[in-house]
Amino acid sequence: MAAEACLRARKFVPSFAVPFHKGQHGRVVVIGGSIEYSGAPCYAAMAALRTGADLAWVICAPEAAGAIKAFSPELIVIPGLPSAEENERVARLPAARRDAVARLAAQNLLGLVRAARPSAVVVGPGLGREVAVQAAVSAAIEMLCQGGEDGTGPAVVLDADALWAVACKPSIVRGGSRVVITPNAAEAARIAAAAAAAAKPEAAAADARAAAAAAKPGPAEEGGALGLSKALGGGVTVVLKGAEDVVARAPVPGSAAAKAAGADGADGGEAFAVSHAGSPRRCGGQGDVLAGALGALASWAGDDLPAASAAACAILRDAARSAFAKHRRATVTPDILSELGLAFERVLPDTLGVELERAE
Ligand SMILES: NC(=O)C1=CN([C@@H]2O[C@H](COP(=O)(O)OP(=O)(O)OC[C@H]3O[C@@H](n4cnc5c(N)ncnc54)[C@H](O)[C@@H]3O)[C@@H](O)[C@H]2O)[C@@H](O)CC1
Ligand SMILES: Nc1ncnc2c1ncn2[C@@H]1O[C@H](COP(=O)(O)OP(=O)(O)OP(=O)(O)O)[C@@H](O)[C@H]1O
Repeated sequence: MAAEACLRARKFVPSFAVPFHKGQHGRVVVIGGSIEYSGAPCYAAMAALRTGADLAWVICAPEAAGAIKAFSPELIVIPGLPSAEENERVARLPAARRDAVARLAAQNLLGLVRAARPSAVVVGPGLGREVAVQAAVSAAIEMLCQGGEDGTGPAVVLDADALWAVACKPSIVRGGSRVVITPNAAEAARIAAAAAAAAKPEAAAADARAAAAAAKPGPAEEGGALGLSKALGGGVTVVLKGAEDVVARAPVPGSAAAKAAGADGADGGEAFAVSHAGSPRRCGGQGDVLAGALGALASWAGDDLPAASAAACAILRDAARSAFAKHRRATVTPDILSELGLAFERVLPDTLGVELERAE
């Protein structure tokens, strides 16, 4: 099934045979980066570029902007998230006032996102869990997942600390048909527990947060990636990362896909494992590379986000394996970024569209 999904992905990868202008092969915005974590958004944005997107933005905390700009001149850096000072101020506000401030910050953030005219938005790498940042990003995710006024908004990839926002309020992704979440085992357990708590009659917002905080990786995500997509209301593509990555999308109840599946007596949806050989080394940042590569592929995929996810997982794993073969225990994430181009061609061959002269 993963192989079949990669075949689907080969069909939507844009070719270099046809003339195009800067931006047409993808404009990816990464929302993340804080004083603690400046590497994660760089890895995600560089992965989007190395996968073939033309332009990449990082919208980050003001304190992280200098470090992110210094990482690479390729990145367009906008210090558009709440500052440390703003986080301290908002943390002291009463809850109702905090919500109003969050809505304003989310509108501001979405203004910056829209100005980039993105094909995909990757939210979460290095974002952190400060109260003002989480409140603003949670509200922004909710608006992005609705797909914009005409329903033709960018693809949305939620990773790392954006998944904390989903665990605090699972309903923010409800109805999002062009949304992918990329949890590791711990993040999947939190979201599964929160979604189950939120589904109980008369559940309060705090119940989901408490269930998420208490969740441990293990039995909580036993329903697997398909169960998680279903628990989130269907439509959302889930990439459950691990020794093998599981990609799944449950149909939205009442949709044509759900009715067609129901007629066969099946629950419907799609679920498959990507077990392409990866690296035995688990250096931090591989999840960020996956999220960024997925941002580029999702830009081209239309509705077929399971195919984009399968291709992104296989490419990341292939690149990590190549980097490990060269650098062994010294492998770090920038080594994996350098391998993405050739890994792409091994996973999705014959997608360049132009003949290259062979180097002797
Ligand atoms: N250089 C950087 O700036 C980096 C920043 N990062 C950022 O760090 C922040 C926190 O990310 P974390 O991933 O630590 O999130 P969490 O704080 O939620 O930690 C996840 C935990 O789950 C554990 N885990 C993962 N897979 C597991 C499995 N199969 N079974 C059991 N436990 C498992 C991990 O060891 C980790 O301790 C994010 O903003 C992230 O983007 C990381 O991406 C790493 C690199
Ligand atoms: N045991 C493993 N063997 C091979 N590849 C793995 C293994 N675990 C994870 N991976 C690969 O690494 C990618 C990142 O998964 P990981 O669980 O490290 O995410 P993460 O914790 O979010 O990463 P990070 O915080 O470092 O960005 C996965 O998509 C998967 O392809």
